Amino acid sequence: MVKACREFGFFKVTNHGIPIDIMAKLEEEAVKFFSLPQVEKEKSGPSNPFGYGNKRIGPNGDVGWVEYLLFAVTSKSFSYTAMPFLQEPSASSFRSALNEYMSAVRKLASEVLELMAEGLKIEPRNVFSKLVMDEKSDEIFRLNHYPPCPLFQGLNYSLTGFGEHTDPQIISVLRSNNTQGLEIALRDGSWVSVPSDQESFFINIGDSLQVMTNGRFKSVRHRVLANGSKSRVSMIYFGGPPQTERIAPLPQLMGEGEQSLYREFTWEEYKKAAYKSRLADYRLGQFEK
Ligand SMILES: C=C1C[C@]23C[C@@]1(O)CC[C@H]2[C@@]12CC[C@H](O)[C@@](C)(C(=O)O1)[C@H]2[C@@H]3C(=O)O
Ligand SMILES: O=C(O)CCC(=O)C(=O)O
Ligand SMILES: [Fe+2]
Repeated sequence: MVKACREFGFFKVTNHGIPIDIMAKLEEEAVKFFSLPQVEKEKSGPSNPFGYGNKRIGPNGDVGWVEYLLFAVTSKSFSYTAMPFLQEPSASSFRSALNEYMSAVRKLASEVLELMAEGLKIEPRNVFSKLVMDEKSDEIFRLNHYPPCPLFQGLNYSLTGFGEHTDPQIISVLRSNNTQGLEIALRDGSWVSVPSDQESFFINIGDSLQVMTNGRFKSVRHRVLANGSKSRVSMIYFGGPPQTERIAPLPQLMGEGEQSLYREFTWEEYKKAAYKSRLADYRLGQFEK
């Protein structure tokens, strides 16, 4: 795992013990929502940043062939302020699918982060996981839908669904249906397509974990291509630390005389800077020494 985090910032988790039923239930609810008439979906939009978004990603002009629901999670509970339909009694099955999935995936993120600490031979074992498990941790959840692009129907073409970027948080846990499209960039800048696997989870190292490991772990650049034939549905958990948390290399990891590659900042500062940036920007650049 440590080797994958150093080399790619990305790996797949199998045999995780999370019943496929939990993923399937949430996928079913997501598909039901994205199949609603456009006017219905738009009652939960435009996303700012939370709620229903269509083609526009973030506040700075990025676009992609994607529609999505972006959820705020405060004190470990979903906030449905931006999504009136989810406050209705009729949405109870959607809400329980979200809660069940979120609890399972948060636990998985925490276990994976503990294995990373163990692999790096640092103590305490929960040095990373305690940040996402903290009552005040800053978590986000996202359901993405990449519909087949009608212009490309029957053709072997693809278009940008979600443009290249790194995730700003500590860790992201991604699960998709059986439609490919996710690509990751290798260290030499080449793009590799990730075969879809609806029973597994994919882990992305985020910018904050790159900083906490003083660049040992790499936050992975990734993107999604949409196509003309199959729709892709993905669900992503983004585990961030509490707003006030200082993001800096862990002293117990630093070698003798090793200097931090980054100047000091809090998660709140980094998030603010991220939301001022374009998707593809190298956001850590302005925090490098
Ligand atoms: C263009 C943007 C969308 C984004 C906020 C940002 O200004 C830059 C980071 C983007 C990203 C990527 C990972 C997650 O999908 C996300 C929710 C996040 O925290 O950072 C998105 C943001 C978004 O879609 O609002
Ligand atoms: O939808 C996907 O498969 C990945 C999307 C993504 O990278 C993101 O939402 O940050
Ligand atoms: Fe991402």
